[in-house]
Amino acid sequence: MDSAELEASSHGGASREQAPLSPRTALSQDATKKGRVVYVGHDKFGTRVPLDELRKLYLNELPGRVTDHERRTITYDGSLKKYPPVRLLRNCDRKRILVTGGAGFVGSHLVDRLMIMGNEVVVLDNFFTGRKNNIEHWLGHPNFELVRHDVVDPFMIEVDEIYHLACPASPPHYQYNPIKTVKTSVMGTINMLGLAKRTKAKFLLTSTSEIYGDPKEHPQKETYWGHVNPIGPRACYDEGKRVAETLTFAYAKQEKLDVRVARIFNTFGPRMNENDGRVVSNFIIQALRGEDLTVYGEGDQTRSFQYIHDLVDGLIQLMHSKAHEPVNLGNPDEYTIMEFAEIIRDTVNKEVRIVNLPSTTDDPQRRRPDITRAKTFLDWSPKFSVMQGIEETVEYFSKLANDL
Ligand SMILES: O=C(O)[C@H]1O[C@H](OP(=O)(O)OP(=O)(O)OC[C@H]2O[C@@H](n3ccc(=O)[nH]c3=O)[C@H](O)[C@@H]2O)[C@H](O)[C@@H](O)[C@@H]1O
Repeated sequence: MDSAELEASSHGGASREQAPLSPRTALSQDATKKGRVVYVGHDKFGTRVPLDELRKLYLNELPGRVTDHERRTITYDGSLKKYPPVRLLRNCDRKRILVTGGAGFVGSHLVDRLMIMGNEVVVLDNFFTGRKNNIEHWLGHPNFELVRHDVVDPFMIEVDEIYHLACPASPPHYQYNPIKTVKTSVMGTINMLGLAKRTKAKFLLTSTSEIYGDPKEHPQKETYWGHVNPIGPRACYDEGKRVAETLTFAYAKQEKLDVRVARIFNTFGPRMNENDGRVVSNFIIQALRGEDLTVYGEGDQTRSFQYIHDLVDGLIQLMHSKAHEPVNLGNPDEYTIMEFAEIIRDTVNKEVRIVNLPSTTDDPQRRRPDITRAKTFLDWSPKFSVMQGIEETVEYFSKLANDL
């Protein structure tokens, strides 16, 4: 890790997956606030940017926007825009990049970074779970275009790179309309691969750790084939993404497409939808509201949580890499859900109770990425400690608290 990326520290952020510490011990070290990340990105890819620059994009009120919480109105005074600075690139160096699902949680952070790098960015989103708010700071920028479009229908454009993210990702959202979820994964991916074929664009699919199902191998390596119930409530997403991977590699083989596949493990951060339903946002919002934290089942199932800026670094580095096989992107820091609930309670609101609700069907019992491949081929590993990520996310949701 580049020492300049961290404040003076005796231990390095999240690089402790091999350390024989219990999560509790490790967290109390995180809580000392040493080793905090102050820069993200990488000089090699032109993505290096001070964390504070990114924070302005989601923590500050936009100029020219006045929210009256009493009357529940929002007024735009017409002077919304002083755009964040973007890198000046020569025309021949500037890429035109398509981001499907670019108004969503992950997509919007990726868009921020691609814009700051100086690229032209086109966002496709049908706004099922994405929101214009997430990218409104770029609306009207000469390098930016937003198109309301559902990837289930074909789309024509000339682009150099495609980051294909579009798909609801939270279990309540993807289970809301399972047929549509399968269509989005399968037809959406066929359409975007077809576009990549016509334009000879590089193509990156965001797949998921859910393709490993309820894994029998732990931690999960990319070579593991998974353990998925093909007819369970999660199948629309798990199997949809498995077919999306199959399609991606079929196009690579048959049509010689230049493809990348990221298998993303549980990721959290600002701009998660407040009714997203996933565990990090649920617990933080419940704690801020003084409500019980809802643990599904006994809470002994585990997850490994990654902060959003680490994921975005990983996606951009993957696109620039020669890794033509799937690559896990996640933080190997593993917690039981009960431990995680206690962390959020202790950090946000010690008054709230933790309650157990019935467990959900086919909930994976253990999940932790093996990130050897990402380290080897991308020179990537997560820099953010879970605690720093939680603090930033709490700050974000606290600012939204009046609207929640
Ligand atoms: O990130 C991943 O690898 C994938 O996993 C997630 O699914 P899941 O891990 O089940 O994410 P959550 O809904 O956040 O649940 C995590 C754990 O917390 C539990 N949970 C969730 C919410 C809650 O209020 N309480 C609670 O105990 C769930 O039962 C589960 O065991 C999402 O489906 C995907 O976004 C993603 O592709």
